Amino acid sequence: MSLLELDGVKVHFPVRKGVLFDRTVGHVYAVDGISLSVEAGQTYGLVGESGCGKTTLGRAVLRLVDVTDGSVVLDGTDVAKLSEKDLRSFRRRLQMVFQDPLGSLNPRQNIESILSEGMAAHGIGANQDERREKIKEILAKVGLPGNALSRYPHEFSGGQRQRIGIARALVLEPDVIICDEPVSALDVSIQAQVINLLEELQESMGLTYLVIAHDLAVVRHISDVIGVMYLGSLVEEAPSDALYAEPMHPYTKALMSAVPVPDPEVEERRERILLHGDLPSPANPPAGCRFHTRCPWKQDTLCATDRPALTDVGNGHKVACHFAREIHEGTLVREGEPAKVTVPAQAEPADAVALAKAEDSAEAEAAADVEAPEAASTDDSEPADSTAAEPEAVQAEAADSEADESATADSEAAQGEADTSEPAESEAVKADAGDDAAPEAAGK
Ligand SMILES: Nc1ncnc2c1ncn2[C@@H]1O[C@H](COP(=O)(O)OP(=O)(O)OP(=O)(O)O)[C@@H](O)[C@H]1O
Repeated sequence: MSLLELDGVKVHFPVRKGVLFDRTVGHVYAVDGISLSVEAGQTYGLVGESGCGKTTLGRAVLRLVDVTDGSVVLDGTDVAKLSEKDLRSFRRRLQMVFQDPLGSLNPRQNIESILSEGMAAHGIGANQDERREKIKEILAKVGLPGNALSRYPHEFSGGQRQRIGIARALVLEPDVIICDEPVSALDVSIQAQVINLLEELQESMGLTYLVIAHDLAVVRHISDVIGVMYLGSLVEEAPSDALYAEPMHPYTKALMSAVPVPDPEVEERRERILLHGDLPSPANPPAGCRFHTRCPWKQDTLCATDRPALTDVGNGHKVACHFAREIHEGTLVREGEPAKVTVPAQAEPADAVALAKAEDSAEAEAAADVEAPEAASTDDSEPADSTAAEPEAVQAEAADSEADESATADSEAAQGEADTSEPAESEAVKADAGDDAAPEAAGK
């Protein structure tokens, strides 16, 4: 059994209207049936664009919002069924690192006070001296000096404040740490240091993480398994390497295609998949597959009517798409993609032109027999295909360029993510060599 198991978790927020009579007129389907497992000592990365329900899911795991349906089980205990009293002591086992480190730290408390508050509440350490020793130990682990104890949050840099946030979670010795966008509020150069720190702490302390991010590059570096979320549900889940090597869901493919590649030649050839339109409202999600309104592979059957289940297609790679296999095998052509022509491109137009001319000429037979016996012996569809292929390709190109313009907003958004994420990835490697947080802190 996994350490943390979510089964069919739904969080629906009621939409209320009326002044005198408060009535529910609908629901925001923020999380709509998510099942996932996080193994002890591993990291589950949850990615998706803003508004897809990532934070709500994290809050549901901590029972900071009520689950409408489904279960959250930590080490055999259903979190939703705990009484208020049991929940209080249970919360120690599930801790959260927040996106905004400054906003999550009380500016009036010094670091010792911030960190020891939770410890005292949960009965960790017999007295303040013991707690102080433990805090010093944890501060050293997160790369902050012992003298940080008497200082206040505003005296630290953004990266250091996030280290304090991590230390605050660690002093409570949790089973699972939920990191909600742990680096998105930090400078790109600092992001890698914090990700590396999380990784080092996991190795040395055997921690288990659920990392929530909108940025694929952030979770890639740290995750064992990645789940891709779209409009309240998972559309794809796979071991990290498999997901990056072979994304199978159209949404994941589109997200990946927006990530720039550092090699200029590969970057030149890189195929972009542009999504049209905005994320639909979670208060009024589309019927059938939630992604079908933006999917470049949308089909006339199933997509608009049947909601696809997350299905294992082998080796733990799960996809929620009716046509995942066909898309993967390339038998389904994407909207705007040139049709695949299997006949050699060079010979084809020449033969086709010769045959077209020959229609009105007595040379037709001779041309077919002598110059191109093979072309003449093939059926009529071949020249027809070949003449059609050219204009189709041109049209597709034109359509692509139009799409480039019309979907600028989409691509810009996706590229914006990628732009900030790509350096983070490369920095992640650099930052392995050393960490500047401690000197920064010491210097203050
Ligand atoms: N308390 C609430 N009442 C009503 N709707 C809510 C509430 N909390 C969140 N939502 C809605 O649920 C949807 C999912 O929100 P959530 O914050 O979980 O998304 P997210 O993927 O974490 O986005 P972001 O990265 O921008 O925080 C959004 O449409 C949001 O407006």
